Amino acid sequence: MKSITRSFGDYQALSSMNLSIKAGEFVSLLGPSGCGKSTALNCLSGLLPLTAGEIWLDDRRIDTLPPERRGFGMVFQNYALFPHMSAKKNIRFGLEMRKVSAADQGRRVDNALSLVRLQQHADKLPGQLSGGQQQRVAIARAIVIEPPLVLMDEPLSNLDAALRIEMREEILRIHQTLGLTTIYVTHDQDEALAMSDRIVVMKEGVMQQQGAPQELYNRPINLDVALFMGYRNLLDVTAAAAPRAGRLTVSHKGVDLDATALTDIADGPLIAAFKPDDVVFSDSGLPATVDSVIYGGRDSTVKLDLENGGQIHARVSDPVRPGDRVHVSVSPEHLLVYPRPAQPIAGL
Ligand SMILES: Nc1ncnc2c1ncn2[C@@H]1O[C@H](COP(=O)(O)OP(=O)(O)OP(=O)(O)O)[C@@H](O)[C@H]1O
Repeated sequence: MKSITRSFGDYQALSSMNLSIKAGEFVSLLGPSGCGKSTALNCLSGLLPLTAGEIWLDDRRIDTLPPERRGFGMVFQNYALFPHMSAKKNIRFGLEMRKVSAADQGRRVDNALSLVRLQQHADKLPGQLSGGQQQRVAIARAIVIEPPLVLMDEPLSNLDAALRIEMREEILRIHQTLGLTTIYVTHDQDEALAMSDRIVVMKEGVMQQQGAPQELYNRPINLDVALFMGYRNLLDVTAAAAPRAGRLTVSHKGVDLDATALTDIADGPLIAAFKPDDVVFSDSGLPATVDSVIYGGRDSTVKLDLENGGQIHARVSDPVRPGDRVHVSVSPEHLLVYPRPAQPIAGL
């Protein structure tokens, strides 16, 4: 994707996106509702023409081709199956359109049905299948054409929580078995972290950061990406001088905290962000009182009132109860400092 842009009237839903994807990669586009993920996917598939930019597949420019000539497999949130055709016929349809020989059609449909484990249900209509089974038909239909690229737009969001987790594994298994190249749109950070070789985080039509899941999770480049990655604890802090990238000491209401800036930061108000997972109870650190405890089996999510103002969340295995007084600390590499945005932020 070379500087691809898509506008609706004056509104830029996708701004100058540059991205290269290698064969065999599983790449997620991640971001909140309205950030332009589906727009990017629809531009790739050819359902939406570009306002500017180019799309290339290997050495062939494809943004000028209609969707059927790009030949990508698509899987949508609502399955988009033909309701009057059996599972088998839905899967076969793309092969008939491509004039694949009858013998090959039979073999490829049978392979696809067995890959999504639906052989027993081949003759059922979509209405006779569960949501998860319908999505398997949609996946089989997308892969049976042996596409150079599979595009998936929130394929699991209509399924219940347990089935979503199961289908994540199924999709990855199929991706790996067939050596597919997959672009996967989701607003679910856990899903993106669990499935992807690479995650692209978007906001308001602009790509914010791309990288391996560990990179985005541990080193979010700006506060928007950090918030999206679950850095829900925010503290107003100050620094003696404009922070340079690296370790630094910041002050929160008179208490010094060792922290990390991932980039150089200009002078001005700052925020320190950290994940509930990174909070530890210790002998020193910020004094706090336990407000509430939500038991979660291996660990608990604890809401804490900081003694000098503000509330934070911790995920800990320590046995604490509401009213307990504790000290909390966060190791410097997990306490990340960013410029404070001008607009108000929830949680501060
Ligand atoms: N046909 C259209 N006409 C006008 N605006 C549109 C159109 N399609 C999308 N938009 C706008 O473009 C922006 C990006 O939409 P898009 O569907 O790509 O978001 P998204 O990140 O996929 O969101 P969601 O997760 O809710 O599907 C939104 O503000 C949306 O209102």
